Amino acid sequence: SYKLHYRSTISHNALGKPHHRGMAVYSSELWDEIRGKLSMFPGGSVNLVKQESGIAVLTVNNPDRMNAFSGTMMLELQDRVSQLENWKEGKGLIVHGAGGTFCSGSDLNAVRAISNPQDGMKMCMFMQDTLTRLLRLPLISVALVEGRALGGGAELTTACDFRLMTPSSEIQFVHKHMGLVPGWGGAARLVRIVGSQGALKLLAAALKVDSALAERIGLSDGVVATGAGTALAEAEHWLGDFTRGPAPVIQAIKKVALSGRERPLEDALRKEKEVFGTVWGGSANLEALARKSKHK
Ligand SMILES: CC[C@H](C(=O)O)C(=O)SCCNC(=O)CCNC(=O)[C@H](O)C(C)(C)COP(=O)(O)OP(=O)(O)OC[C@H]1O[C@@H](n2cnc3c(N)ncnc32)[C@H](O)[C@@H]1OP(=O)(O)O
Repeated sequence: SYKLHYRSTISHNALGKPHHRGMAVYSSELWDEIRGKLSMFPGGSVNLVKQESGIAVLTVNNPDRMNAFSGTMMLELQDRVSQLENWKEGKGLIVHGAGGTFCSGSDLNAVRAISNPQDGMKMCMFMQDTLTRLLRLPLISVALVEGRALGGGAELTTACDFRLMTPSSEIQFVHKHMGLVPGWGGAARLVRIVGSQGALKLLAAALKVDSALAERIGLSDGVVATGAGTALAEAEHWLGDFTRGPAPVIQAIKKVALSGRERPLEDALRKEKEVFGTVWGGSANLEALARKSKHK
């Protein structure tokens, strides 16, 4: 059955606890069938520009449908994440939507066509896997929310390390109104961002979260000005404070923060030691020692 297949794809350690296979959650052997299904629902695109600054811009581009995710966009997102996993010079990532709005979740036309439980489960696992890999990239990521982030779009914002909003933008987990709960990993990540009480309130009331409320509860990390190109430029400037420095050091910082967020303490300490070993005595470290740096 589908459920048995699902269980057999998660590997377990000697204590029977699940552990991660690389950066993915599920085995990629699962994807052939769902990729075929998703390819039947075309429209829009997911564009990636890797800049020399080490900051990449990922654009969810389907403005005629408020940047809803068609089937082919889900496939493209997975491909873009794979490209970013292999970007050695990368340090930061901005995820935003085309045409002044963020993303209105799944394309409801595709959703209607795959509303049976089997397809729904497969789409859920596919997007959980892709968004988990997005969050686990060794890049410091920020979702720039202009306009609306609804349903799966709200979930996408939680797959970034940070969120920036404009004064009029809104994030809303509308799933309850759709008779659903988040299925792209958004509930699990939201709890880690705003706590379980906060997440319960946002999900159970399907609250429209404006930029002021989002900042108060820790969902947003700042507000940028609206305007064609302005918000993106401000987001790049904001992210630049965190990505200044050599790529190996920035990537190492993301890796230790990520393992602290995701792993039990002893496991995270071991990971920190491993990552520490990659920068200790490295060129940035030796140059800093030679400079006799003072941190006044
Ligand atoms: C796990 C994730 C979850 C799932 O997959 O189960 C989901 O994400 S479910 C999807 C949740 N999202 C929605 O339900 C969005 C519904 N749409 C709206 O609420 C509004 O369209 C809104 C607020 C996004 C924008 O409203 P506004 O008045 O500014 O514009 P329009 O309504 O005229 O929208 C323009 C145009 O876009 C189409 N549209 C918007 N969102 C979607 C969508 N998610 N899927 C397909 N199409 C979408 C809308 O129908 C309009 O097209 P038109 O041909 O003019 O009717």
